[in-house]
Amino acid sequence: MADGRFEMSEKTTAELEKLRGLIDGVDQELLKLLRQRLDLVAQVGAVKHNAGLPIYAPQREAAMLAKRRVEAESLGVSPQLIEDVLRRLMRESYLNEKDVGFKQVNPDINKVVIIGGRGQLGTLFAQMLTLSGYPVHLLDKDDWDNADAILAGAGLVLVTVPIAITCELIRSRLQGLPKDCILADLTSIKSQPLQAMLETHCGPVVGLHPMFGPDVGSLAKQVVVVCHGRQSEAYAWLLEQIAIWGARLVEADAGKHDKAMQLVQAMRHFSSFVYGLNLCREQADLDSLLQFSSPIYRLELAMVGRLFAQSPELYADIIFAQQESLGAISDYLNNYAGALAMLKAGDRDGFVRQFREVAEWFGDFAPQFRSESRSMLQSVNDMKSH
Ligand SMILES: C=C(O[C@@H]1C=C(C(=O)O)C=C[C@H]1O)C(=O)O
Repeated sequence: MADGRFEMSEKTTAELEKLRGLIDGVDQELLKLLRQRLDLVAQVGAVKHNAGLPIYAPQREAAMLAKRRVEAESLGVSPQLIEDVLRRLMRESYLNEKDVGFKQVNPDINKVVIIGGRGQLGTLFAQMLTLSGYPVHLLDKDDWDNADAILAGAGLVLVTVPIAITCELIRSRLQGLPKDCILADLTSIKSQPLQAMLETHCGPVVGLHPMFGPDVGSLAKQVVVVCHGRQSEAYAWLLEQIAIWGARLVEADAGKHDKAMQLVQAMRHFSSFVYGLNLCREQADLDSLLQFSSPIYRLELAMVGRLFAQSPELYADIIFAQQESLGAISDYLNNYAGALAMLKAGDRDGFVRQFREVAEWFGDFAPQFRSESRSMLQSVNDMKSH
């Protein structure tokens, strides 16, 4: 009998079959235990839901992981193994949480209107708010004839339309909102939309930037940036609601946030775009690149490739959002050109010197990123089927 390309004796085959039978038995036991664990977590979920608590309990997780790691060591199991397994299981708990819904922090809100509610992020927020018991109404491109009726009596208006039209839409369409209505936006830049909201509406105003795409299965551990506008006590419930969904709120000054986005979004996405453009122009054979890929290259290709599975308009909006991003992108080009000149000049020592300089600047982050990426790379490798 052959196992793949290897020939085996009958004795080996028999021994393997016996052991594999035992392993199958253990895996089936594991499966039953997983079922049991999922059921218990679902019960915890129900208790928390009734008590209005978020399912995601970081302290309990940290304490549990620490204990299991110690127990693993004493059993001769690698602590990282049990941590990986438990983290994966906990992710499953967050996903299942949607089935029970979430506590409604403010039951007095009679109407939430999501402008751009049929877009991807709008759909996600509509879903989360609906799961939390809020009456959600959508106001999309084709609904403006009914806008007055839809907006009447709204307690929260959430703007999530393309960046390029956000400010103009706020200024031209949202003048007559009820005084106590909260006006919030989800745009990925914050200064201008916040200013437009403050100028147009005299009630509570807050700028939000969810730092994730619409394809996240759950908001647990995701980050939402909060830029305060006006009357923060009036929208405190909304922030609490988002925290109950599991997200971490990070308060930021709008200008500082926008500056960070020039690097985090505009420059980053633009260089991914150019990376893809270059592969395309070079007519790279992606199949064989993948065949030859190391895990980090595969991860990088995934990061770049996933861009092109999404909407060009969305990325154009993000990249073109701020005039100032041109500075960050031009600096990148200059640094690239400088490094290329060094390469052309054969200045190996110069390269090593600069490498050290950058490493020093990264400081403790460099080893932190190395160990974070190690487990990501291992998962990437696990995903391969051959
Ligand atoms: C099950 C709980 O809820 C969540 C899920 C956990 C898990 O799957 O072990 C642990 C902590 C919480 O994030 C709990 O609080 O015990």
